[in-house]
Amino acid sequence: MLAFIGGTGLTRLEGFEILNEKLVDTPYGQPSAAVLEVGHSEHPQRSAFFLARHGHPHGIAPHAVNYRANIWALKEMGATAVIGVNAVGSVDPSLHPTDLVLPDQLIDYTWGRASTFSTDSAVEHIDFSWPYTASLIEQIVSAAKSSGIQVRQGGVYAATQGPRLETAAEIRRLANDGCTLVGMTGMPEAALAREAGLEYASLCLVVNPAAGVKAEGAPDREITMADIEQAVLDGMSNVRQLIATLVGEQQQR
Ligand SMILES: CSC[C@H]1O[C@H](OP(=O)(O)O)[C@H](O)[C@@H]1O
Ligand code: HPA
Repeated sequence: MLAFIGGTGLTRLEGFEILNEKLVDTPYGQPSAAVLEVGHSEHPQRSAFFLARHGHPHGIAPHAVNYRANIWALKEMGATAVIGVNAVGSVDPSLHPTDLVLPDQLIDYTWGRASTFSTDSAVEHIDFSWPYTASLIEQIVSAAKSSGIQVRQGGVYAATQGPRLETAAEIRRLANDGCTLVGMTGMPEAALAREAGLEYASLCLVVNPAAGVKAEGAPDREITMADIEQAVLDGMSNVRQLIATLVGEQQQR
């Protein structure tokens, strides 16, 4: 069954009915919130799992998220594939707030996070050449087509430590590294999903041009939470619609 991890601006799936709710205890402690099983009136035979990455209400900073507990809890509930929803800044200046992007690569700049299920006595070196599951990306692309929603396929997600936003020089470095998107939660979530044997993809909603990135001729502006909140408000309805379609297009239970 599909699972969605909601991020900034997606702590609940409005329009969905909560069919079941479970606070899962894991060997790594408590996940960010209860795992919800949700259904949509348009697709009564289908359901999916939903977990709010930053808690409900939003209260857990990106560096403090218990990523291991979140992935463990979804796996234990029976999820086989996870779509992480991520608000991101655009490093690529051709991207704009409210654009949806499906990255196919990532670079991890985070540090000090509990980032593996491996232990000293049981180490697993997973292949992570392609961190996102191609077939799951195709499923999202197909759902976007049938919903009439535009998504850009491909991109490199830079996972930074946060919670502060980056300096303009840091973003220039990310651009030189080949990154096109920047966020603070994409890792270790993606790697843990791979270790747990779960398919994983990231659905990114651009909510701001990253520090120092601006459209040609536009004035240099600070990044404000008001602008980000507006982009979340404007863009999240497409994300919800896409999720409803994905739930409907899943294999029958
Ligand atoms: C200024 S918003 C930053 C916040 O939003 C993103 O979270 P998520 O990926 O969970 O949507 C970003 O990573 C930061 O945590
Ligand atoms: O500009 C950003 N940087 C890092 N994370 C983010 N999440 C949303 N916007 C940003």
